[in-house]
Amino acid sequence: MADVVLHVKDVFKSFGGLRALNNVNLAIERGKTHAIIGPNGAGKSTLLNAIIGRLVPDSGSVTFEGDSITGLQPYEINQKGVVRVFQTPEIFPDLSLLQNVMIPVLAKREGSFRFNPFARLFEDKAVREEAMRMLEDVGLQDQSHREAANLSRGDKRRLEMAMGLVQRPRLLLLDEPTAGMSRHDTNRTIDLLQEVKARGLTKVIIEHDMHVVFSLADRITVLAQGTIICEGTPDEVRGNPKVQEAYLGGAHL
Ligand SMILES: Nc1ncnc2c1ncn2[C@@H]1O[C@H](COP(=O)(O)OP(=O)(O)OP(=O)(O)O)[C@@H](O)[C@H]1O
Repeated sequence: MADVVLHVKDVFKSFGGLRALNNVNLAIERGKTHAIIGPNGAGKSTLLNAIIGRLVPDSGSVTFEGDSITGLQPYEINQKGVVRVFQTPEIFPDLSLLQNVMIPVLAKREGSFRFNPFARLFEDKAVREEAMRMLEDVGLQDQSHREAANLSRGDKRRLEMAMGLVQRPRLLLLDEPTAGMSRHDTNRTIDLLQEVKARGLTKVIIEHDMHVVFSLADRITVLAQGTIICEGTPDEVRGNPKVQEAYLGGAHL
């Protein structure tokens, strides 16, 4: 049987009269990159928010590594190793790249903030080294002392990725990683995500750019109006007429 890391089971969520998730079932397999796609308003963000605890389903359950996480607070789910990156710019623009990556390293070390956090914050040698190694991993080591505000969009994504990866996620949720990017930056981000994929990390990706989806996904789930209309390999999804109809009004994926 497949090794399932995250299970979404029979999830419903309505906003007033609008059913945003309608009996959604999802199984994310270990080590796989699983894309969730669908037209605007399909329910993708609602589903992601149900996974990370930003909203609670009306009914149904979410299970991570065999434990129910339904109804837990976002920070509790994050502590279990479910990490989301990219939804909003989550970097600290006035800090250097190195300091940005040091913050999640410190945050995951319980007790680090106990004494006068700001004096100690960026002086801890071990924390600096861990953050620096992560910057090397994403190719930003030469810019570690730059202010984060001055980065290109593509490099900001690399920095956010470093801040996510340094938390040692067991499940990484990528929320529109290439939104608003140039083709050049999109391609650099695909390269970065492919490098991460090679490490075997389990990932869920929400993305509108089909080039990105088909470059990275092992499996794809298609949502339309809150309902899953198809789930399969990229080839199965690409060839499914229901998907072409619902997702792009008959255009070819
Ligand atoms: N907090 C909310 N209150 C009311 N309606 C909401 C709320 N959040 C989402 N919706 C509605 O639920 C439906 C699903 O929205 P959702 O944002 O999950 O879709 P999406 O697939 O992520 O869309 P997009 O690709 O445009 O981001 C939409 O009709 C949206 O207007």
